[in-house]
Amino acid sequence: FDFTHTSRTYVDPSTYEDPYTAVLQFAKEIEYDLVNIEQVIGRGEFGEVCKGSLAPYYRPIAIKTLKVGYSKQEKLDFLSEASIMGQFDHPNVIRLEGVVTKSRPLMIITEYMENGSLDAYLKANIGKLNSKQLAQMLHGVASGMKYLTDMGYVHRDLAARNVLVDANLECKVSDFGLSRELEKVTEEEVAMYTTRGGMIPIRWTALEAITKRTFSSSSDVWSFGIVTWEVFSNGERPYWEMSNQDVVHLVESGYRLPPPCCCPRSLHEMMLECWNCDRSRRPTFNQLVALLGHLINESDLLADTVNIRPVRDQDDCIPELLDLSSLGHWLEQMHLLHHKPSMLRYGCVTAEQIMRLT
Ligand SMILES: CCCCn1c(-c2ccccc2C)cn2c3c(=O)[nH]c(=O)n(C)c3nc12
Repeated sequence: FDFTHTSRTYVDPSTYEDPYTAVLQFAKEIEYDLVNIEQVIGRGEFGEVCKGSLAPYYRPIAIKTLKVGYSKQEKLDFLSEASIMGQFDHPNVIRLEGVVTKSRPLMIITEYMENGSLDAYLKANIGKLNSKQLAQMLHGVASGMKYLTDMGYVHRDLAARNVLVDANLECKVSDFGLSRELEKVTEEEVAMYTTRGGMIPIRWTALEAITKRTFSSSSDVWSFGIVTWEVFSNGERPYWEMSNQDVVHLVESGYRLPPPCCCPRSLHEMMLECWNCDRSRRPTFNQLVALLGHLINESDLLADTVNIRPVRDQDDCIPELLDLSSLGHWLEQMHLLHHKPSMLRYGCVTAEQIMRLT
C-alpha cells in the first residue's frame, strides 16, 4: 500500500438516505442573517445566482438559491452539490463557504470569483490574452481536475461554462451536480442516453461516454481537450452550429476539431491526444499538468503557432489568418462548407478567403 499518496476519497452523497445528514456532514450551516445579497449575477435552472457578502467581515460571496416550489429531486440534487463541494479543498476547485438550510430559500454559498465564468470571460476578452496566459488558465483547470481525479470524483460536465475565473485569472472547476442543470445545455444538446437521469452535453463528452455511458476520468480528459479548444477559440462554440447528430458521426469517423486561429501547435497536439478514441491512450491529468507546466516555462510557446502571421504594418489589428489549407481542407473533407457564415464569425478568415474555398 502506498502510504505516501494519502488522497481522501470522495463520498457520493447519495449513499446517505437523508440529504440533510450528508450536507451537514460536509458543509457548514450559515446563519441566514449573516448573508447580504447584493445583486443577481446569473440564473440557474433551480434559482438565481447572486453576488453578496458575508457578515461580519463582509467577505464577497456568490450565492446559489433554490427557488420556491422546487421538487424533492431538485432539493436532493441541490443539496448534493454542496455535499460534494464541501469535500474538496484545492486552489483550482471553487470553495464552498457553507449552506443555508434552516430557512428558505435554500442557499449554497461559495467564494466570489470576480471574472465570472470562463466562456463569458473569453468572449469578452477576444485578442487580449496571449498564449502563455491561456496556457496558464488551462494549467489551473488541469490542476483542479487532477485533484478531483485523485479524490475519485468524475465530473462528467467539464466545459468552459463550468469553470470560474478570479481576479488573478486563476481558474477553478465548478458545477458538481449529480444531474445536469438544463439551462447549461440547450435542448438540442440533450443526448438520447442519460446516465443517472442527467443530461449529456454531447460536444464536450467523450464518444464512449455518449454511446456506452462509461464516464471516467479519461472521459473528463476528453472534455478538457474541448475546454482547451474553447480557450484558444475565444469561447467559440465547439463544432459551431453543427447538429448533435453531425458531431457524433463526425467524431465517430475519426474527425477532430481543427487548430484554432493563432493556437500553438503543441496545444492542438495536446487536444488531439485528449481526443484519442481509445481512452486508455489519452493523457492523464497528471501528465497534462506536467505538459502545460513545461510549455508555460518554455519561452517560445508562442513561436510554434499553427497559423503563419503575415507580415503587416504595426497598427494592423487584423487577426492571424488561418492556415487555410488546414481549415479549408478540414471543411472540405467534412462537406461543411455550408458552415461558411459561422467561419466568418470565427474571426480568422475573410469572406473572400471563404469564397476561395468553394
Ligand atoms: C458555473 C457556476 C454557476 C454558479 N456560480 C457559483 C456557484 C457554483 C456552484 C455552487 C454554488 C455557487 C454560488 C459561483 N459563481 C460565480 C462567481 O463567483 N462569480 C461570478 O461572476 N459568477 C457569474 C458566478 N456564477 C457562480
